Amino acid sequence: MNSTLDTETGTDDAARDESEVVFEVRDLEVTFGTNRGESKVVRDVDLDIHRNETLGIVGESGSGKSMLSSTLLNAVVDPGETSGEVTYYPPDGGDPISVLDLSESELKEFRWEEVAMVFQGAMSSFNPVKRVRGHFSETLEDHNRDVDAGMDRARGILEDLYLDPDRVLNAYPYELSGGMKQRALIALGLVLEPEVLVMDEPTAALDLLMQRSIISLLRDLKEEYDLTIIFITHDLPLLTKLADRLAVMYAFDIVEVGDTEEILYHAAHPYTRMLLQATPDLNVPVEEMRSVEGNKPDPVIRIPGCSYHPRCPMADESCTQAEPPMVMRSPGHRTACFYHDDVDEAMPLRSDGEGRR
Ligand SMILES: Nc1ncnc2c1ncn2[C@@H]1O[C@H](COP(=O)(O)OP(=O)(O)OP(=O)(O)O)[C@@H](O)[C@H]1O
Repeated sequence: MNSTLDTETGTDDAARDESEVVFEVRDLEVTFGTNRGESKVVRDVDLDIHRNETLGIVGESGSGKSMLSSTLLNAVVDPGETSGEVTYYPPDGGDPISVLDLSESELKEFRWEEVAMVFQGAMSSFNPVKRVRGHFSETLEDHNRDVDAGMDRARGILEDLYLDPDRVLNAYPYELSGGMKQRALIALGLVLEPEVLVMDEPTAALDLLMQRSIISLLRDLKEEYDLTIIFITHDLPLLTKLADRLAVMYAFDIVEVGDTEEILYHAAHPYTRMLLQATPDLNVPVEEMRSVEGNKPDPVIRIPGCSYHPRCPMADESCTQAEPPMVMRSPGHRTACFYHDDVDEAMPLRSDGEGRR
């Protein structure tokens, strides 16, 4: 744990003690061997995730968000290789856990009881021939929990999610609408009372109204169950309604991190500004967003210097030669751009803030 400002990694959690950090990620990399060469899909990521926050991880498709989030559960798919450190700090001062060193049996416990994950496409996460009740009871049994007490808790969570517990528990997955299934899956994720909920595009398949309603339910759930939520999406407008902090990913690394308001009004990385400009009104549906121009990065090709320079309107010679380090813009706000001091002039954000938040 850093006790002073860490200029090497650029983390800024000097003011926080261990009780306020849930995950500490250092020098994290995920690599796949491919027939084109080594594919680095997470590159040298450093990140602290704070207890009881909602952290939004945003970036275009293929930027490494899912890979990063799966390292938090040591769940990168084979044959991916994960290196670096992912340290989990249990509540109440329990011993830190080095997630990448857990055995299979330790991981099984860790994944449901400490950290639960809700993936996109709830449809494929349920066994179609098993009633919803069976999914809950099996999860409780697998983890040696009292099934009656657990089912009572499940009913309470389903009610908190505005679902009729008996109807949902007795249903087969195909009998529920997409929004109901997604909420049932969130309830299943919470039934073992985890500390952290990792949600990877959990609302992607839902209509706008249902997305918004799930976001508002998540805000309530977070308070009621003292959760830390990590929410992954390429839908920046949606994220601004939910996240306390944002981490912006570009080319398999985090290029900017800070409080949501700070990022919305004072984004310091040109890529974040491009994302915000591609979203002129954060109240419009994501389908109406313009996409960021230029080719997406290829994880097999290491671009020299700043990986954003081929698409960056501010890039000059120096950006092609050295990789910009993460630097502190203001307390809690870090960015990796040589020209973060010039970004206001070069790429002004709309000053009225209209449409934001
Ligand atoms: N099983 C795999 N083997 C090798 N490379 C993979 C595998 N799965 C994903 N990748 C690559 O890893 C990179 C990061 O993918 P990842 O799914 O983490 O991106 P993402 O930002 O979550 O995208 P999306 O928003 O589309 O889910 C991409 O280049 C992708 O092609």
